[in-house]
Amino acid sequence: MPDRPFGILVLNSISRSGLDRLPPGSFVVGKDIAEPDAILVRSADLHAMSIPSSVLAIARAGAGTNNIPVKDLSARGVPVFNAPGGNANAVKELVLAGMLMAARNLAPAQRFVAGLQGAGGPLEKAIEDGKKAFAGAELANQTLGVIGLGKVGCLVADAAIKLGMQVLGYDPEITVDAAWSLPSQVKRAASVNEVLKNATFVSLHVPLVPATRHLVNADNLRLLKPESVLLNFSREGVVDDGAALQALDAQQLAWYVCDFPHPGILAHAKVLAFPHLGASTREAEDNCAAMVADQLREFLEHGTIRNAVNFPQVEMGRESRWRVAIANANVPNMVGQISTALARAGLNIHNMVNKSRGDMAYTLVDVDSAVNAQLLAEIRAIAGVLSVRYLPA
Ligand SMILES: NC(=O)c1ccc[n+]([C@@H]2O[C@H](COP(=O)([O-])OP(=O)(O)OC[C@H]3O[C@@H](n4cnc5c(N)ncnc54)[C@H](O)[C@@H]3O)[C@@H](O)[C@H]2O)c1
Ligand SMILES: O=C(O)[C@H](O)COP(=O)(O)O
Repeated sequence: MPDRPFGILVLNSISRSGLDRLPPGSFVVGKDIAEPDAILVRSADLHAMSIPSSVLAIARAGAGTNNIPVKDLSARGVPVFNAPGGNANAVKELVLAGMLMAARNLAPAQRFVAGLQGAGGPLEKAIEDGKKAFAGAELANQTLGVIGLGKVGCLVADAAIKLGMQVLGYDPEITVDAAWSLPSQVKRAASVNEVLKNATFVSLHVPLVPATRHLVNADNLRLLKPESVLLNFSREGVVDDGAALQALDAQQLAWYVCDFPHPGILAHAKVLAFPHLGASTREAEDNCAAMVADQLREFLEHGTIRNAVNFPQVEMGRESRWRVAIANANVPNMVGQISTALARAGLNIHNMVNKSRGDMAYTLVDVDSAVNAQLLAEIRAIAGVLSVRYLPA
C-alpha cells in the first residue's frame, strides 16, 4: 500500500453510498484534489480538460464513455471503468414512459387540462368535449424496433414483450450473454432499415461512436410509417435531429422522444424532450457509484481490472506481498522481456497473469520478494510498456 491515501477527484454529483465504499484513511475523495490518482465522473466532458499525469484510472459512474478521451488514456496505460447495466432499468422505465406519453398524447392532454378554467358542470363539459383531441393508441400488438441490444436494449425488448408488443431487434455485435437474456419472441432484423420499415416505435440504445453518428438520418427516416415514434435515449448525435424535425413537420414521423434537448428541438410541439434523465433515479445512481467505487478500489489497491472499456478483465488472487501491475501494448515478447528483467534482478515469479484486448495488454506479476525502484525503471523502459505500478500489500 502507498504511504499516503489515494486521492480521488470527483466531478459531477456521485451517490454518497458509492463514495462511502472508499474508506477514509485509504482514500481522500473530493472536488479539489490537486494531483489525483483517479477521477470519478458522470457526464462531465473530460475532452475539454487536461487530465493530470498523476491519474492512474478514470471511473465513469454510468454507461456511455463518449465524454472521456479513451484513446489518449489507453496510450497512457490508464484504464477507463464504467458501470455496465447499473442504470439500465432506470432507462428502460423512462423509455416505457416515453412510449406511453407519445401513444396516449399525454403531454398535450396534460397541457390542455392545466389550461382549463371554471368548476362544476362547465368544467366537466370542457373536459369531456376536449378529450377526443387526445385519443391515442395502445402499445399492445404494435411493433417496437430496438436498435442496440446491450444492457438497456435487452431490458426494453423484454418489457415490451411483456406489454404485448412485437419486438424487432438489431445489433450486429450482440454478445452471447445478451442474446441468451432476450425473450425468444424477439425477432432479429438484419439492418437499421429493416427496423425502420417495420416498426411503429423505434428505440435507440447504441453508444455514440463514429459508426453510430447519424445512424438515423434524412435518408432512412423516410422508411418510417407516418404514425411512428422515434425514441433517442442513446446520445445526441445518434439521430440527425434536424432531419427528425423535418420528418415531424412533413408528418413522416408522429413523435420524437429525446433525452438530449438542445435549442433546435426544445419548442417543437411533437418533441417530448427530457433533461438527460435516463439514469437519474436513486437506485441507478447508487448502483453505478457502488460499481465504479469498488472497481476503482480494487484497481488502485490490487491492480485488478474489472469493467474497463479499454482493457481486458484481469483478476488474480493475492498470494504474495509484492505485486507489479504493467499496462503494455499488445505486441510480441512483452511477457518475455518483463520476466527476463525480473529474473535478472533475482526475483522469483510466484504467480503471473497476462491478458490482452485489441491493442492493449495487461500483466499482473506477484513475486516472492520486494521490488526496487531500479527494476521498476527498467520495466518502464521496455518499448511498448505504457505504465508500471508497484503494489506491495
Ligand atoms: N439517457 C441516459 O441517461 C442513458 C443511460 C444509460 C445509457 N445511455 C446511452 O445508451 C448507450 C447504451 O447503453 P447500454 O448500457 O445498453 O450499453 P451496452 O454497451 O450494454 O450496449 C450497447 C449495444 O449497442 C450495440 N451497438 C453498437 N453499435 C451498434 C450499431 N451500429 N447498431 C446496432 N447496435 C450497435 C453494441 O453491440 C451493444 O450491444 C450508452 O452508450 C449511452 O450512450 C443513456
Ligand atoms: O451513459 C450514461 O450512463 C447516461 O447517459 C447517464 O449519464 P449521467 O450519469 O450523467 O446521468
